[in-house]
Amino acid sequence: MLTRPIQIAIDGPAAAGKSTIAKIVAEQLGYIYIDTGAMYRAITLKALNEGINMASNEEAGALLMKTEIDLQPSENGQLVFLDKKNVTEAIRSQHVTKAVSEMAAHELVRIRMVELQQQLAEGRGVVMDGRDIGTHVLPNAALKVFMSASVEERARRRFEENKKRNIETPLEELQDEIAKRDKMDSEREVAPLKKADDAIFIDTTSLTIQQAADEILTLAKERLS
Ligand SMILES: Nc1ncnc2c1ncn2[C@@H]1O[C@H](COP(=O)(O)OP(=O)(O)OP(=O)(O)O)[C@@H](O)[C@H]1O
Ligand SMILES: Nc1ccn([C@@H]2O[C@H](COP(=O)(O)O)[C@@H](O)[C@H]2O)c(=O)n1
Repeated sequence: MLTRPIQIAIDGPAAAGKSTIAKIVAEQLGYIYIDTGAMYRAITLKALNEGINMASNEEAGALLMKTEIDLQPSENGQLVFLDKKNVTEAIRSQHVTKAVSEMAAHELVRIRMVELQQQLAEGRGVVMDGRDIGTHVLPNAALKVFMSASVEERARRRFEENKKRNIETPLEELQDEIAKRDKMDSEREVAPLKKADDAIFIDTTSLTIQQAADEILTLAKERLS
C-alpha cells in the first residue's frame, strides 16, 4: 500500500547537526531536503554586497521583495542560487555567518521567507530544517524534532568541519560565535528559536550521525505506517 508522504520539521541551535541528519533522512525516505538557513544566508550576502542598512526592517524587507532565491537539490544536499548566481559556498563565509542573525530578526524578512518555504514544501514529502519550522513554517508537520547538543560539542564539530575545508578559526572564537548567534536567534521578538510544544527533543551530544538519523527515521516510519 502506498503511504502519503509526510512533512518533517527539524529545528535547533547552530551546528547541532540538523542539516547533516536532515539530508540523510530525506535521502532514505526519497523526500526533498530544504535548508532554510541557506535562504537567510543568501539575503544577508546580498545585503552585505549592496551595503543596505542591516538594522532596518523596511530596507531588508524591500531588498528581499526584489530578490530571487532558488534552492536546487544536489548530490551533497542543496545548491543555492541568489538572483541566478550560485552562492552555495559564498553564503558559508564568516562574514555572512556573523551578520545573518540580525537580518533574520526582521519581521518583513520572516513573513516573506515563511511564504517561500511553505510554497516549497506544499504537497510533498519534505525534510526541512531551521529555527522556526515546527513553530511557524510547518505547524502541521507530522513529525517535529528539536535537535541540540552541548555548545562545546557543537563548536568542536564546526572546528573539525572547518579544518577539512582549510578554514582556521580558533575553537574559542567558534564557540563564542555559536553562543552569540543562538542568543540572538532565541531572544528575537519574531518567531524565535524555540522547541514546538509537540516536538521531540533529541540531544546529539553523544550520538553518532547515524544514530541520530536512525532515531528520526524510526519516528518517521511510525508516522508513515
Ligand atoms: N551526531 C554527530 N556526531 C558528530 N558530528 C556531527 C553529528 N552531527 C553533525 N555532526 C557534524 O557537525 C557539523 C555541524 O553539523 P550541521 O552543519 O549538520 O549542523 P546544523 O545544525 O545544520 O548547523 P547550522 O544550523 O549552523 O547550519 C558537521 O560537520 C557535521 O558533520
Ligand atoms: N528557519 C530559520 C533558519 C535560519 N535562521 C537564521 O539563519 C541563520 C543561519 O542558519 P544556519 O542554519 O545556516 O546556521 C540562523 O542563525 C538564524 O539567524 C532563521 O532565523 N530561521
